[in-house]
Amino acid sequence: MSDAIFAPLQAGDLTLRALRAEDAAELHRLVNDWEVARMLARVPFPYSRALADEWIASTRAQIEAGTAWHLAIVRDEALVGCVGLTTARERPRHAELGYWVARRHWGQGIGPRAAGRLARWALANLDLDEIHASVLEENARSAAVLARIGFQEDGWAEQDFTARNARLPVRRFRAGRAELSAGPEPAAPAPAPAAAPAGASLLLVVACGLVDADGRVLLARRPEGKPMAGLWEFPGGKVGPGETPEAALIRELQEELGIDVSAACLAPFAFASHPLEGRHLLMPLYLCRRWGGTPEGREGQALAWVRPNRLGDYAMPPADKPLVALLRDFL
Ligand SMILES: Nc1nc2c([nH]c(=O)n2[C@H]2C[C@H](O)[C@@H](COP(=O)(O)OP(=O)(O)OP(=O)(O)O)O2)c(=O)[nH]1
Repeated sequence: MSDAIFAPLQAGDLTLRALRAEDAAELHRLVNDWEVARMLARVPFPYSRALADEWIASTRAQIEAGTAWHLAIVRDEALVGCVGLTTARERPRHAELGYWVARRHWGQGIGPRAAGRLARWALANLDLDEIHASVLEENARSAAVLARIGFQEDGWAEQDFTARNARLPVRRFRAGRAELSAGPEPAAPAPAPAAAPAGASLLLVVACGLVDADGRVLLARRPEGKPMAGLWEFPGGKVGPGETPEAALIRELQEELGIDVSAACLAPFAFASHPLEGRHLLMPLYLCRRWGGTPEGREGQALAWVRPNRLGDYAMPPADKPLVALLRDFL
């Protein structure tokens, strides 16, 4: 079996990839360990070899169905644990994160690196706003991992633990974009999203609604590693010192999408004005119907051509909401 169903993710010296049938023997050996199984809600103990085969097949089916991503954590070609994310069927745009690391690899920072990478990848690439996780009350090690990634504790619950045949208290954690998209090392508390203080400096960003011959508008997905990763936006970027808005937009459209636009084809349309991370965003939006070349995500960002009446289906930064309404009416 190949990894065609999932492009592996790197997290330092760790690789996160789809589980393969040939991982079953090693997976069985590592998870059939009371010290590992007793902390995991859904893992039975003893864990049968046949279950490893079934579990791996089911994880591959889930990835293909887009419902869950349970991945092998691999270092130097060896399986060292698993990390997984399951979308919540009853709560749209929410998912649940879990992981385990084989006992002999404990204390090496594998949990935070693997779980942090999968969580950040998921927010940037899946249609999610929040990730949740549960940790058995006595599992302080796992709670520390979540805190290190940026998760915040938000209450208690009870969960059935198969290996213990008992219902036990768990600590609940959550994280959204503000907590997770900053980068691999969290720590810095998320800035308050409240209104910018009086006199907050202006952030001038210029953006463009590219409109094709069918009246569809191009949206680009903010990539992993940037603030608000995973949200869809109008292509554009910050106006540099000494740049005019039009020159900045022409530069950004070339850098991000590889297209050539002339100033004469940029029609001023509307603007957004919104507090943003302690500053105040002022964002002129231009419309453009003529350009040279074919837009492609030069920085690895996903692109979508969207009919105006479907723009509401795409999660966008809060500043963009009024622009979406204006565009829908205009186009
Ligand atoms: N391009 C764009 N940016 C938006 C939109 N809505 C919105 O709030 N923003 C915000 C997100 C960012 O904080 C800021 C744009 O900054 P950016 O970091 O993406 O710009 P850039 O391309 O110059 O990136 P960089 O070189 O600084 O990484 O404006 C939008 O529709 N399009």
